Amino acid sequence: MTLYRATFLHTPVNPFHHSDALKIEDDGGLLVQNGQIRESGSFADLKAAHPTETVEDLRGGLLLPGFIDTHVHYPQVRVIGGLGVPLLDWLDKYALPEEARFGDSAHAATVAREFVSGLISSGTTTALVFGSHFASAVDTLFQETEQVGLRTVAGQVVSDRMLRPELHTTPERAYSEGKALIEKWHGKGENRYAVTPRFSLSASEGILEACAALMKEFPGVHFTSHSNENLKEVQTVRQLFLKSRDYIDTYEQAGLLGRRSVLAHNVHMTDRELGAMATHNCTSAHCPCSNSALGSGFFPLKRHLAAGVRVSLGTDVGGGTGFSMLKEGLQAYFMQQLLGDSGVPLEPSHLLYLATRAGAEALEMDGQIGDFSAGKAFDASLFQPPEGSTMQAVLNNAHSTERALASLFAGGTQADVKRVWIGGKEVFTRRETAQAEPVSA
Ligand SMILES: O=c1[nH]c(=O)c2nc[nH]c2[nH]1
Ligand SMILES: [Zn+2]
Repeated sequence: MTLYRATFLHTPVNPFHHSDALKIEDDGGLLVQNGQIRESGSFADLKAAHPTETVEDLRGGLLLPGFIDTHVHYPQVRVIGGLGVPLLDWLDKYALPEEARFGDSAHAATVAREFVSGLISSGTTTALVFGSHFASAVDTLFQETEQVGLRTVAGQVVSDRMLRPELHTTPERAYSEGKALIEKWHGKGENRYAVTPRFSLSASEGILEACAALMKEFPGVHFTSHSNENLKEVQTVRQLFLKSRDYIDTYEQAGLLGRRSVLAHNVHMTDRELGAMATHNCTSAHCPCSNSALGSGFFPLKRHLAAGVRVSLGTDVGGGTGFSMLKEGLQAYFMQQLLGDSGVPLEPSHLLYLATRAGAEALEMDGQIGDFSAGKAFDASLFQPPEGSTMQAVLNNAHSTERALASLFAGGTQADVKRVWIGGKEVFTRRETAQAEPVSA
C-alpha cells in the first residue's frame, strides 16, 4: 500500500444541494492499495494507524480527483480554433472536412495519440468521447485508450443525411458496425460504449431506430448526442421531425433517453424539454467555451437546476477551445456571472464538482470515481505550477486552500499539471524544463 500525503480537495456530495460539499484536507492522507483508496482523511491520523506504510509526499501542490470530460470529439483535435462562424457553418468549414480524413488508418492512429495525450496531460482521467463516423477509427481510438488506461466511454458517430457523403451510413450498417464495436470493446478494460447519433439534424428516424435497437440489445451501453445548441439547428430539426413536439422529443420518441444518456449543450430549452430530461434522469453536458466560441448562447443552468436536470461539464473539442476542464469551469463561471439574476453564482465547490463528480454521476460511475472517498479508484491529478511561474506565486500565497482552488480555476493551465494517476497507475508525469529567465537589460 502507498500512503499519499497531499493537500487535497474533493466534492463527495453535490454542492448545488449541500452547502458544505467541498471537503478540504490541508495535510491529507490517501491510503491506496491496488489502485483503490482504502482510507481517506488527515495524514496524521492515517500515519498513526499505518506507521510502516510507504509515504509518497505530494505536498506543494493541490491534488484533485481526475477530471471527467463528458463531451469531447476525438477527430476534432486539429480543428481547435476555427473561430468566427456559427455551428452549421463551422461544421461545413472546419469539422467535417477533417472528420472525413478518418477513413485513413494512419491519420486516425496519429490523432488518437494526440487526443488521448491531450486529455491526460490536462488532468482528465475519464472522458465521454464522440468518436468517428468510421468504425475502423473508433477501433483505433479504443486501442489507444486501452493502452494508456484512460477511462473511456465512446462510440461510432452515425448520420445518414446533411453532412457529406463519406460521413453517411445506413441504418443497417449503423446497427451492424455498432454491434461489432460493442461486442469488442464495451466492458473491455476501462472502455465502455456509447451509442452516438451525431444530432437529429443529420439522423433519419431509421438511424435513431438502429440506435435504439443497439441499446435494447445491450442495456449497459451509454447514449450521447447533441441537442438544442444553435437556433438555426433547432429550427431545422423542427422542420425535419414534424411528429416530434421538440428537439428532445426526437430522441425521446425513439426511446433513447435514460439514466445513461448525456446530451451536449441544451442551450435553447423549453420547459417541456427540461421536464422530459428530468423525468428520464439524463444529463446535460454543458460546454461553455464551445457555446462562447460558436456564439451558441447562454446555458440556462438555473432552469436546469430548478427542473432537477443533472448537469456536467465538457470541453467539446474542437468547437471548444482545448482540453482544459479548468478553463471550462472558468468560462461556466463567467457566463453565469454575465447572466445577472438569471445566472447561478458559481463557487469553487461548484466548479470542482462540475469538473469531477458530476461527470461520474452522468456516466453512472460515481460508485467508482469522481471523489477521494474510501472505496473509490485513485484517479487523481496533482496541480503544481512550474517553479517561478505566476501561478506558483498565486497558489503559494493564497489565503486559504479554497481560495487556491478558485485561483487554479481562474489561471491554471495544462502547464500546471504535474502528475496524473488512473486507478493508481501514473499515466502522466510532467517533464521539467529549464526555468525561463527574464532577459536582463
Ligand atoms: O458543437 C458541436 N460539435 C459538433 O461536432 C457537432 N455536430 C453536431 N452538432 C455539433 N455540435
Ligand atoms: Zn460536440
